[in-house]
Amino acid sequence: MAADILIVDDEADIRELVSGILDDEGFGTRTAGNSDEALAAIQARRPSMVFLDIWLQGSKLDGLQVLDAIKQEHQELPVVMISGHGNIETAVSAIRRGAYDFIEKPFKADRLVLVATRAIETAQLKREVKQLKQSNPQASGIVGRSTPMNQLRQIIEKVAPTNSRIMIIGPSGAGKELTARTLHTASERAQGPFVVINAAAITPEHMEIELFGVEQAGEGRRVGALEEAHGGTLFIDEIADMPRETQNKILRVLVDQTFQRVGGINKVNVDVRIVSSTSRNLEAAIAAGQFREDLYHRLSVVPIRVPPLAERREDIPEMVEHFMEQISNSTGLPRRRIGEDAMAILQSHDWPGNVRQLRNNVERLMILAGGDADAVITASMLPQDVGSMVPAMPNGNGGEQLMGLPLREAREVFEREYLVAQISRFGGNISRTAEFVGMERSALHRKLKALGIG
Ligand SMILES: Nc1ncnc2c1ncn2[C@@H]1O[C@H](COP(=O)(O)OP(=O)(O)OP(=O)(O)O)[C@@H](O)[C@H]1O
Repeated sequence: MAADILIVDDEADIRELVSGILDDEGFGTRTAGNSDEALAAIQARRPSMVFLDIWLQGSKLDGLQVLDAIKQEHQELPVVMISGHGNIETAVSAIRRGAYDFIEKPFKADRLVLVATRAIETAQLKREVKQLKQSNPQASGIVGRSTPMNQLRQIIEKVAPTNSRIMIIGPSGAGKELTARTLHTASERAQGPFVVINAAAITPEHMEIELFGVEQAGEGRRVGALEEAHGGTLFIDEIADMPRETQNKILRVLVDQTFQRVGGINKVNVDVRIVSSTSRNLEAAIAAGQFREDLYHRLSVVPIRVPPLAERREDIPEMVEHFMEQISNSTGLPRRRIGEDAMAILQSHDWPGNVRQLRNNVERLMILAGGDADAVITASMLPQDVGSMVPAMPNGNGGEQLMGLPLREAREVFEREYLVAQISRFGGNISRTAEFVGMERSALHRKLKALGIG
């Protein structure tokens, strides 16, 4: 994505010179000849950075006043002052008022390009640091070598560069946001912002302000998520919860890539890739009249499914290792070794809260395990709800039903659950299951047949 640079100078020659140099370097440019035009251009769409003449002769506001107006609304927008010889002091005071840097006329093309590149890079780094602070520190990559995870990585690789809209479908905590982030990072928009808006967490009354921003007398102006995401990706989490009214407006944005801020009259032009997600069945929401079918088709050009953790249990040991390392790095807690019995239980649990729940449990284990850091974590140290209760069923359910059966039947129920869980844990591989449970492969086959499995 080309950056969008606004050049503000009263001298047409300078405007042309600066934009010509920057255009040649692949930047996108817009120009303004006075303060009104400059503020209108920023108002039309927030640029990536601004080159601003200090004097700005014949304008309502001089350069420093324009700088103040910009900084009031767009704290993070880098502004580089263009200063004439002899007003270096003013340029220095501009830096104190929030300008990123200044260039002195006459300037060399190299210096101009260098300053622009640095200003944009710095703004991008600031944004990334902010995002890292906001987001989970673990959003660094998709872990897992199971078939579903390999397929997920393949599809991400394929669709990331295409710019098409993606709908990510999967239960809560399964990794939908991580998938969206990975998509963004692998796309040509990776240098642009990745903005998240959660439709389930915002009240319907606030939804439009969050999405489109606002410009109302009294309320001031605020940039919304769509504008924030210009040149990058907007991830709309739990899209099914978006109010009907907002759905209509989003549809219009998708059709003509422009929108109006709440209370505003001007059109804002944006270039944003929208990735949305849902944990609900959108077809049912459409059938119930809660979700617009035409919007669904526009948003879901490529649907991607992120399966529940229970469908990829063989990834659990690698995930546990990964989370332990992350948690250890961020908290200083020592990494622990998980015994085979504890891992078996972790792998056979159903994990209704998916990867997030697994991670939380790893963290809890590391905090509560106590004792000797070299001691192995055993099944009895697992939290009760993960199935350390005896006699528990390998699928994580309580063992109450076993208690109501005579031994022979209870053993059968247990064997069935145990073997189903072990087979699933080894990704359906009977040889590995047989080896682990300590049976001959043929004996295991006979046993499975007798129990009616497979
Ligand atoms: N395959 C994976 N490898 C490593 N970490 C993962 C993986 N999947 C999910 N996670 C981690 O699990 C947590 C939950 O994932 P994420 O927030 O992406 O889920 P989600 O589906 O968007 O959840 P929700 O629907 O509740 O918003 C995050 O900390 C994420 O980094």
